Amino acid sequence: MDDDTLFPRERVEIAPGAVHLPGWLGRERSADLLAACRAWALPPAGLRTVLMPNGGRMSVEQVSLGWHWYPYGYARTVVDGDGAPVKPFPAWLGAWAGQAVADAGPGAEAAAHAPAALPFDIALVNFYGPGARMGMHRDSDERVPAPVVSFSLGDTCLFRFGTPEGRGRPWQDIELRSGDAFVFGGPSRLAYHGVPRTRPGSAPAGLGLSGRLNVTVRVSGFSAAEDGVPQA
Ligand SMILES: O=C(O)CCC(=O)C(=O)O
Ligand SMILES: [Fe+2]
Repeated sequence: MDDDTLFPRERVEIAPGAVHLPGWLGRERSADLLAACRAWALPPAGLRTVLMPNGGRMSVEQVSLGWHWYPYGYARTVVDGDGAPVKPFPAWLGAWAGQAVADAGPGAEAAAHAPAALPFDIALVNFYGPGARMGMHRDSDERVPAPVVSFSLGDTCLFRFGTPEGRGRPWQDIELRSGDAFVFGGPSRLAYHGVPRTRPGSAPAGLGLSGRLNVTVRVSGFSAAEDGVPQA
């Protein structure tokens, strides 16, 4: 069901600085983002699965934009894949993320975050096929506490949002549906979160995506002159 336009669900702050913006993308931006994801997925520096230091492989497939994320750091090239230069981060995606942060309200902007004007410059595109999931983790490889903005397309997922203190309870489970934005900043910037499951087949019929895409937009805090800096 596509309830984005007829019955908009309400903006909900599920934790201080963590705001769910249902249907934020709308139809047009959803279609545009999906088309962009299809182009980003192509090699070189295309969709790949990530080998974790413990020998396991992530069940999601990933593409980075701006800086290439690998466990655990950022590089200019796909150091754990085909070695190609990372694809550029498009300015329009940063503009969307900035708008979503503004719509999320003041709680999502880190009060102590300076310099506040650093632009969004990196994104992680995650593709969830049937059975893919993402364990509880923190987005802690960035250098500044600017908010993270996530956009969802396709299948609905269960999104688990905990606290910065640990990967266990308490947490809140919410549904992220196609077109939703989720912003976490301020006191929730380093909260543990994960995707225990998706609901295969739940994508809106009109979108033309089988599976789930999530695009997570962030501020790296790196300068353009840097190259391949593993983060502490
Ligand atoms: O797929 C999602 O909604 C979350 C993705 C995520 O947490 C990440 O890429 O760090
Ligand atoms: Fe994350």
